[in-house]
Amino acid sequence: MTLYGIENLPYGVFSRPNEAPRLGVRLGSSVVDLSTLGGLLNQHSLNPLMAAGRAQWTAAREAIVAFVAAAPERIPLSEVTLHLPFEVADYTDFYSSEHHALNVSAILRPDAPGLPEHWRHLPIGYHGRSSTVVVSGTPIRRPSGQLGPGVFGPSRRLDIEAEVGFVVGVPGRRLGTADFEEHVFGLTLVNDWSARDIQAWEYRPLGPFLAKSFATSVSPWVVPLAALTAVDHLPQDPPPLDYLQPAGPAYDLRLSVEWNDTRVSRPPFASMYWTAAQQLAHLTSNGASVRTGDLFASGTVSGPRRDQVGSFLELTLSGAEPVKLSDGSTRGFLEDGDKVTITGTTIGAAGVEIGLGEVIGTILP
Ligand SMILES: O=C(O)/C=C/C(=O)CC(=O)CC(=O)O
Ligand SMILES: [Ca+2]
Ligand SMILES: [Mg+2]
Repeated sequence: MTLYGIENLPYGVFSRPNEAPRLGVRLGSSVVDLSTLGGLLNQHSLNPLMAAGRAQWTAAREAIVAFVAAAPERIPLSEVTLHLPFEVADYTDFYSSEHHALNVSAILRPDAPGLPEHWRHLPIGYHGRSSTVVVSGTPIRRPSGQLGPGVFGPSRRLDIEAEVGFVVGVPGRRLGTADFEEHVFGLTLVNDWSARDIQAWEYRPLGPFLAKSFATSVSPWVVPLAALTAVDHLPQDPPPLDYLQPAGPAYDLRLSVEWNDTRVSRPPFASMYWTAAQQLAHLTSNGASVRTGDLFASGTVSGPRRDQVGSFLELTLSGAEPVKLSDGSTRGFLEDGDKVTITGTTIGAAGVEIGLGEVIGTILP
């Protein structure tokens, strides 16, 4: 059974040789061209549709389902180039996995492990660099930077972070958690590449800067919220302030991380502490605006078990316990030529398993 049947239909932007990019939906291992549907679907990016709001999203999806049911031409994915599906406006990255926060703290701050005092009071985040968000398949050049006092050179501790990104459609400010489904169009898988040696030296007290700004990869597919099923969120203690309540939908997304051809982890999104609705409410709570194309990522998705973590820092305990790949080689951090593939599935709104796309990157020296 396909993960990309008519129940799913994630949106992407594709082109054939010598043709302009256009909108499509994924069907199996093909893409269906939406341009003949006209209007908001005859575009070179998702932004106009995303800006149009939920009534238009629903109408577009109904039109697409009817179109796909009539057996339109299917263009094999092998014949197209996939592009960034939307123009990325601002990019924010949260830190909402308690397991990740505890693991990273123990590794980077063994003198002061544990959650920061404010962690359960607000969804911690930082603003990233939208101009270096790239589509899956774009090679990732190993970053250089300061690695310590007097040392500048290529990162030796290049890592991944498996995350889920939420894409804003309708602009707004001071949004409540209940506004989430009116403003957020859908989700996409994210790899927040991270240079741990640059990070460890630079990050105090302002947080990640050049350690993560060189590249962030996203899946070419945006899964509309309409394709997903909401589940209950985890209990939150202490009770969040009013502006972070009700928590809003959680999603039981099951991620998978492959290092070259070896699956090394299955991060469970249901284990995230803060919901995307709370992240959006917090992000706009001071009067800051969000606009069409804003991307806010969940933070690294790590579950309680070692085979559920979303970074190699955690998987290998910062290289101290290398992981063995299927070709017999071992790894602590990424080597040149390594390829990382993040995929995901969930039980969708129609009650069947659907795919969440994939985000792939290969490391160049
Ligand atoms: O705990 C730290 O100092 C740093 C943590 C991260 O690097 C994580 C970050 O980018 C946010 C996240 O993905 O959860
Ligand atoms: Ca991150
Ligand atoms: Mg990044």
